[in-house]
Amino acid sequence: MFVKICGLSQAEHVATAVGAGADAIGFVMTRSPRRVTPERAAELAAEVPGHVLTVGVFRGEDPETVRAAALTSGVRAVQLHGRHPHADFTALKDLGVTLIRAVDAQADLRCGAYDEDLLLVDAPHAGSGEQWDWGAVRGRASGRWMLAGGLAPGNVRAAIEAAGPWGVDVSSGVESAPGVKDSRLIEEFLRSVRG
Ligand SMILES: O=C(O)c1ccccc1N[C@@H]1O[C@H](COP(=O)(O)O)[C@@H](O)[C@H]1O
Repeated sequence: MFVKICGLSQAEHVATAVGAGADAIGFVMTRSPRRVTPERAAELAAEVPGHVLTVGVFRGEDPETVRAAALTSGVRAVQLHGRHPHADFTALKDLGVTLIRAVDAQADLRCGAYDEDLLLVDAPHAGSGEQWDWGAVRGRASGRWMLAGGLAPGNVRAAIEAAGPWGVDVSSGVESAPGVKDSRLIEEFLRSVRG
């Protein structure tokens, strides 16, 4: 099971997530309590070993803004929230990074439908920690898709059983307060997923 830990802003938490076995680490570069600048994301990404995917998270920005932030930060993937048209993914193909289309359960849930490499199925309000009916997408989402939205150490096993995703993604559920990551919860989340 692929695991992404998102919304990191401190080197200590990056090291914890990598040490605990995360497959991907997200840096939010859009309006959020977890926002980091592309320059700060570059500093943090420099600490991440090559086998862990670094992801820049965006919501509603145009492709050129995403491109500039991705190049400055050096992330190896971009995650686009906010009903982007197919053309935005096409416009970013030449960046050579992993493209992640982030949607809610009402969208087209076939990974690759917009030429993206990974699909993320999230709550309607991304990054809110809001839980939703994870089981509603079982059998509808297909390909390499991650489940997100209100996941936490105590519910992630049940969410995986309900939805059957390829991977999981968490932000609020490994925080002690909005935007404040907690190393103990990051480790507990990875233990819960991996057993
Ligand atoms: O984390 C944010 O603040 C954020 C802001 C804008 C777009 C996406 C954001 N986060 C993404 O939301 C999901 C799940 O979050 P949560 O675990 O429910 O808090 C995750 O993919 C984050 O990358």
